[in-house]
Amino acid sequence: MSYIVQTRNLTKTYNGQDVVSNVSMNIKKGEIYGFLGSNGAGKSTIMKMLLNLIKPSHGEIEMFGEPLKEHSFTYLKRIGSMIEYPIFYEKMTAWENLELHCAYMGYHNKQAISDALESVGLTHVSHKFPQDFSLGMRQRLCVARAIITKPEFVILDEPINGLDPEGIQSMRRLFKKLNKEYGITLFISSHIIGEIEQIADTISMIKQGKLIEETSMDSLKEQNTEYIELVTNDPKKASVLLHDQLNITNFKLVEGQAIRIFSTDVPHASITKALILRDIDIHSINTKQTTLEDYFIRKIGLNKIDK
Ligand SMILES: Nc1ncnc2c1ncn2[C@@H]1O[C@H](COP(=O)(O)OP(=O)(O)OP(=O)(O)O)[C@@H](O)[C@H]1O
Repeated sequence: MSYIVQTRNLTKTYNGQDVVSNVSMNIKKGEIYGFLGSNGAGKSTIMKMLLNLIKPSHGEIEMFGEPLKEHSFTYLKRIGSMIEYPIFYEKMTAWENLELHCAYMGYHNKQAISDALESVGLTHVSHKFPQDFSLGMRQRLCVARAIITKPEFVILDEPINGLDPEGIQSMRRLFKKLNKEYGITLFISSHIIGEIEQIADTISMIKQGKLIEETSMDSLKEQNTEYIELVTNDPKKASVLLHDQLNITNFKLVEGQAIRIFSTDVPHASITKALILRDIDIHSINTKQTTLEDYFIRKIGLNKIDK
């Protein structure tokens, strides 16, 4: 397995407090890695450490298989990034900002400027100044700058902030295209579950500076099971009956109230009939599904927004 990024026990301490604490993460070459966490969880701090903008307090970082040192900078040519607020030369046009970026990067390709502007939907305003752009337009220009040189690795911190629903859709399409057609590895942070869920191959979650999960999207999806939820006046008696009379074994009692039965092929009618015959009152019986959103909310208390 080839990795673009590996960190080991990465820690950043400010004023005696760990804002990033012992984070060990692994970003594989060729994947879209989604990085979920609430505001202030430590996402930007980690991204800045990967870009050598700030120094870790402890721990190690490997970028492209090489240990990152205080004076490592050449690897930055292989990366496009957008961290926190988009900053531009406000008195230069959008086109000129991108042209200047290409010059810095030693990338001389005028066609790439038109292509990048087109891919983020800013061709019609290429002659305008960023100071006259909305937040969403600035975000788009910033993404254009991050991808213009078709780097091997792109780091995007909350890239859909300020975008309208249409902008969000087209950004998602762009990320998938960059990944599939150009083989670019993407590291995208967000506090919006839906944004990550739809595009990530691997997902990790950070809470108060600690990485609490790093797993493939496929294995997460497998955990989203259907179940029958049964609420009665006597859950204990109902449990015994399910087990002894209906031979159902894969169920559990949730919060002492509801019973979750993890075999949805049992007809509701046979459950209700058996319970009624034993004088158990049924308050409700429904087939439900756990979603990724439920899972994340349970894990880190994320907001339910923008599916
Ligand atoms: N230079 C600094 N000095 C002191 N504390 C800092 C500094 N930079 C960040 N922090 C603190 O570190 C914590 C993590 O901040 P960070 O910006 O990494 O979070 P985040 O997950 O990116 O949040 P957001 O989604 O709001 O951008 C926050 O509590 C923040 O106040």
